[in-house]
This record gives sequence, C-alpha cells and structure tokens, in this order.
Amino acid sequence: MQVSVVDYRAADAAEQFTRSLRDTGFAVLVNHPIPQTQVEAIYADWLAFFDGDAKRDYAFSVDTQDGWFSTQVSETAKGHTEKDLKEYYHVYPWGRIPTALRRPTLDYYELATGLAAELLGWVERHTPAEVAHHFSEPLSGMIAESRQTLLRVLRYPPLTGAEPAGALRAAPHEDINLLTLLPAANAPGLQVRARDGAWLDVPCDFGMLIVNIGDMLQEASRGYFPSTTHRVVNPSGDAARHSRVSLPLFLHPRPEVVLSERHSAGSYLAERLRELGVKP
Ligand SMILES: O=C(O)CCC(=O)C(=O)O
Ligand SMILES: [Fe+2]
Repeated sequence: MQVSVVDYRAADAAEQFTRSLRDTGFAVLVNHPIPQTQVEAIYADWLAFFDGDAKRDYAFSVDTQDGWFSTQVSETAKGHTEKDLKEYYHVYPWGRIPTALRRPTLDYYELATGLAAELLGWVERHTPAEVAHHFSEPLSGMIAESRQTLLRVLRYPPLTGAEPAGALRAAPHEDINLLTLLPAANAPGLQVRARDGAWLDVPCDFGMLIVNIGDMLQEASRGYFPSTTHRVVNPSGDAARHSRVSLPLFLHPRPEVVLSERHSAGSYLAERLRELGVKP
C-alpha cells in the first residue's frame, strides 16, 4: 500500500488524488494553495495559547463542542481504555475563539474549507456512477452552508515519562467526517494502517498537505472510499521533550444530510461523540 504524493498543479491531479484515496484512504498534496508561512504562524500562536493560562477560560461546551479540551477530558479512541496524550481546541466560526487568534484562525478556516470543497469536487468527479448513485445529493451540496465543519488545533505535550502504559499521542482511530485536511505537523508521528496490518509513516515533510477519508464518506459511498485507521505514535529521545502541533480540518455535512439508510450526518455524529466520551 502506498499513499501517493500528488502535485496539486499536475494535469491529472484530481484523478491521481482520488485513486490514492480509494486505494489507501489517504493522499498527500504538494504545491497546494495553502501557504506554509500561514500554517507556521498558526502553530506558533496556538502553541503560546496552550502554554498559557487563558485556555482555562475557554473550557469546551458539552452542548456545542467548541472550545478547549484539556488533557484530562481528551478523547478515548473507540475500543481503547487510555485517554490520548493531547489537548485541543475546537474552532467553529460561530463558536468562541480567543480574540488575538480570531482573525488568523478564521482566515485559515476559510482558505482550508474552500480547498476542501474543491478536493471534494475532485472526488465527486472521479467517483464511478454506480457508487455516486447512492449519494442522496451531490457531495458538494452536502457541505453547502454547513456550520459543522470543524478546525481542531491539537497540541501533544512533551512526554514526562509518567504517561500511563500504552497511552499514545493519538490511539488508532478513524475520522468521523467526510474528508480531513491536515497540514504536516511540526513533528512526525502520524501513521496509517495498511490492509496487512502494518503501520506505515504518512509522508509529512513540512509543507505537505495530508488528506484522508472519514467514516461519513465511507458510509455514503457504501465502502468504496475507505476510512482508514491512523494513529500518532509517541516520540523518543530528544523529540519527546517537544510539543507536537497539528491542525486537522474536518469537513462535515449539514446535520440533516442523509448518508445511508442507517444514518443522517447528525445521528451519526451524535453516536460517535458518545463513543468518544465527549458527549453524553
Ligand atoms: O495530529 C495528527 O497528525 C493527526 C490527528 C488526528 O488524526 C485527529 O485528530 O483525528
Ligand atoms: Fe484522525
């Protein structure tokens, strides 16, 4: 299994990109329109936020799911017992955002959401008709006017050595949403599970943009596009003394969008948040 690195500007980029998603659940883009300087500035600004105390004023709302999730409330991946070694902040344009971070973060949200919509269009164009006929509406329509698309700013703290045995920065999991856009983090660690069970490093040179399929697209495509299991492993040596920052954008449909006979986007999300232990 090979996650392809695709040049966004190549004539057949959409086709190569969709093929990699179909084969592996992942694709990596280079020469894409998100400036690396913008990503680096967000990493630096948010790292300072996580290092400070103001985050305590932004504890997440159970009801709306925006705000800061501490390491104590962090997710426990489905089927796991230890919490992930991470803290994170959920940004929605309608939610609470620390004032100084508001403008740059929303600028990034807009840019990344626009690119995500274009990439979803690529996927749509290269979906075989016999699969696309299951879609209750075009994929581009599913996200139109959606208030659910989520920008998660993640901070994996330095390791102290006192972590519970078996706890990982991010335990193996699948994403819930349609498509995830993830600029390469400031440190390695992301791995994807191949069909034979082996863990493969996802290419993550600084500047690359990683894209992966989430469960909602797997559900809507009746399994044609696989939502692949991935994880973030703990670093060793000197790297363990440093934080890792990453910035996934989870592209979500409007809640009333029908994914399959079993699920609307809203019912599916509610079920998954209960399983993660972040919503009753
Ligand atoms: O931090 C990363 O590289 C991946 C994060 C991730 O998979 C997630 O938050 O769903
Ligand atoms: Fe993930």
